[in-house]
Amino acid sequence: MCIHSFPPFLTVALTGTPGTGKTQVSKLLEKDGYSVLHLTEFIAECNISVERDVERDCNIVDMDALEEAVLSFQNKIRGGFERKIKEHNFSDEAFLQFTRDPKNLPMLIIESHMAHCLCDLAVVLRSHPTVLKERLDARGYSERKVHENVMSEAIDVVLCDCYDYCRRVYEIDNSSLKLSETADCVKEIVHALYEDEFLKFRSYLSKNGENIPDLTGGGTEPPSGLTVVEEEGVVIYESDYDDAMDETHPVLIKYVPGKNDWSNLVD
Ligand SMILES: Nc1ncnc2c1ncn2[C@@H]1O[C@H](COP(=O)(O)OP(=O)(O)O)[C@@H](O)[C@H]1O
Repeated sequence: MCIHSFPPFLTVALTGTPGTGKTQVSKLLEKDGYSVLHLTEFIAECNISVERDVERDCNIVDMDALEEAVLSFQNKIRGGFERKIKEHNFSDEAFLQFTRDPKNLPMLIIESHMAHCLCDLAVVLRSHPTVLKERLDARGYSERKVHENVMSEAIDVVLCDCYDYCRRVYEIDNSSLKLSETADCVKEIVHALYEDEFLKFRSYLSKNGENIPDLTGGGTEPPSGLTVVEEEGVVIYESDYDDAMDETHPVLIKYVPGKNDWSNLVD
């Protein structure tokens, strides 16, 4: 169990069927200073147990061990941000301005086709099945593996999983975008998402009275009813805050380049 501090620290999944561009896009984000966790490398570094499914040509990971390791990594990154924020004496406006620099955005982006099992916010990369087939063929995957992934993209398997696991899901179809354009879409989303979560949380705190944290103290304890529990590595907003989030937010938001009006997400 952990107390959620204010300002919020967000963990966001960058997910999608293999071949939709998670690795390449996340490398561009990392180059710009965003905090990114590449789950495949992380699993190897942490020696998390992996069984090989030879028939389906894929790995089966010990999810309990993975969740524990991710949680501890996430807390380390979160601590770094909290220390950085405490060094300043921010107004809300100045703080949001500060977070527009990717290095200062209190967020960990987890890149993997199963990252959405570890997060409650997700950005899903999508590619048209024919585009995806070309990319996977070029990787030299077996016919069976290409078919399984292309079918799973066609019937929205990852998107449906996100819908089950996450409270907000953003979908980007990159079939006709360049890699850098896909990265730009993700950047636009994560900043809008952070500002919205910050303002939403702030407005909820203000409505609910006593003990309103300010930004100067860093991890000030939130008022009662605002604890956030982490169950099996998944961060869950408890009780009425969770309800308040659900009431006003659509769960699934399709990204349309240049067309989304993020301001209507905020009360
Ligand atoms: N708009 C795009 N967005 C993401 N990837 C793209 C795009 N256009 C082409 N690609 C290519 O698709 C491939 C995706 O591979 P990768 O990033 O490894 O996918 P994943 O990590 O999802 O398996 C890369 O070769 C990348 O250059």
